[in-house]
Amino acid sequence: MTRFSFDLQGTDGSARTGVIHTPRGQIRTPAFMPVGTAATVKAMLPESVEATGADILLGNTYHLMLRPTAERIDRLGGLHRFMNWDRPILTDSGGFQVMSLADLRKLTEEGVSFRSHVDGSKHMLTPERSMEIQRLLGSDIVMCFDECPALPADRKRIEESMRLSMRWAARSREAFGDRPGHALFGIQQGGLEEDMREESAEALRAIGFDGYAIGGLAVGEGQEAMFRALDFAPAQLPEDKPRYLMGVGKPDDIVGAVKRGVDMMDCVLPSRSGRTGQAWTRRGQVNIKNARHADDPRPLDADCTCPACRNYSRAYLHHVFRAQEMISGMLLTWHNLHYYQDLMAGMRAAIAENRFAAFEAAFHAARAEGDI
Ligand SMILES: CC1(C)O[C@H]2[C@@H](O1)[C@@]1(COC(C)(C)O1)O[C@@H]2CNc1nc2cc3nc(N)[nH]c(=O)c3cc2[nH]1
Ligand SMILES: [Zn+2]
Repeated sequence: MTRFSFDLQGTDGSARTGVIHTPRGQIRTPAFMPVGTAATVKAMLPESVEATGADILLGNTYHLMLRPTAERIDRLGGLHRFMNWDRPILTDSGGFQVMSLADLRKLTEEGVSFRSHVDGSKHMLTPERSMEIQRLLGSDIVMCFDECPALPADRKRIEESMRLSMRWAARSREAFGDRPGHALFGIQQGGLEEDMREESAEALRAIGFDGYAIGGLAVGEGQEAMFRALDFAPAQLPEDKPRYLMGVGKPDDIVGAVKRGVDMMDCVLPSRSGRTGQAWTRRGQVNIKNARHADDPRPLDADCTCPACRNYSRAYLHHVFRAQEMISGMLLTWHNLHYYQDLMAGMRAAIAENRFAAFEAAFHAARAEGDI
C-alpha cells in the first residue's frame, strides 16, 4: 500500500515543484484543486475534470454533512464511488463554510453549533465530529477543524482565534487516529501577523502533520496584503511537507503564491465565474456576454486546446450565454479549469528548468488590462 508522502523534486528561488504520493494516485505540485463542493464540480463530468489535468479535487464537510449526509455517502461506498472520481480528494473541515454560509452560529471551546442554510435544521461541528465526517466520506487528505476569523480583526481577536484553532488542531490529530494512506493537514492561522503565524506554525509542528495549510487568507484582505503574508508564512512551515494555501485564487494570485513557496491551492473562481460568462485566458479576461463578441468567429483563446477553444467561436459562446443555455456554463467552466491546469503545468516545468522568473514575466506581459 502506498503511504502518503511528498517528494520535493526541484526549487527555483522560493518556488518548488514535486509529487505527492497517495494510495489513489499522484498529485503533481504546484497543484490546483477544482472545487467539488456538493460531490460535483459544477457543470463538469468527472471525466471532463480529469481531462483538464486535475490530479485531485476538493469536497466540503459542511455541505455534504447537511445533504445527503456523510452517513448516507458512507453506506453507498464513500465519496469517490458516490461521485465517480477515483483519484485523490481533499475535504475541507467545515469551520470556514459554517462561518461564511450557515445561520445562527454559536462558537464555544467545544465547537460550533449552527442551523443549516439548506433547511434550517440544527447541527454541531467539533474537531471530533469533523474528523468522523471526513472519515465517513473517505477523503484522502483531511483538514483539521479550525476557526478562520473574518478580516479586518484586531490582534486580540486574531490571537484568541488562532490559539483556539491550535487547541482544535490537537483534538483533530487525536480524533484522526492512525490511518495509513490517509493524510491529516494542519491549518496555520494568525491573520496578517508574522509573530502569531510563527506561534501557530510552531504549535502545528509540535503536533505533527502530513501537510500544512495556510488558512485565514483570501478572506477579503486583497492581493497586496495576502502577498505580504506569503512573503513569510510558507517558510514558517516544515520544508519537507506540502504547503496548501486555502481559497486562492485569480491566476495572478496563483502565480504570486507559487513564487512564494506554495504547493497546493483551491478556488471556486474558475468554475463559478465560468457559469457567469467570465473566461480566463493567457491574455486576460473575456466577458463573453459583452456585445462585441456577437459576431466574432475567433476562439476564446487561440493558444488553448480545450473543447471550447477547439470547436466553438466567441460568437457561439456569446449566443448560448445570452440564451442561458446549459452548454454555456459547461464550455466556459471546462475552458477555465483547463486554463488553470495549463498554468500549473507551465509553472511546474518552469521551476524544474530554473526559469520561473522568465515564466512569471511572460505571464504578466501577455495579459492585457480589462476585457479582451
Ligand atoms: C465562501 C466562498 C465560496 O469560498 C471562497 C469565496 O466564497 C470567498 C469569499 O470571499 C472571497 C474572498 C471573494 O472568496 O472566500 C473563499 C475563498 N477563500 C478562502 N477559502 C478558505 C477556506 C478555509 N478553510 C479552512 N478550514 N480554514 C481557513 O482558514 C480557510 C480560509 C479560506 N479562504
Ligand atoms: Zn480553452
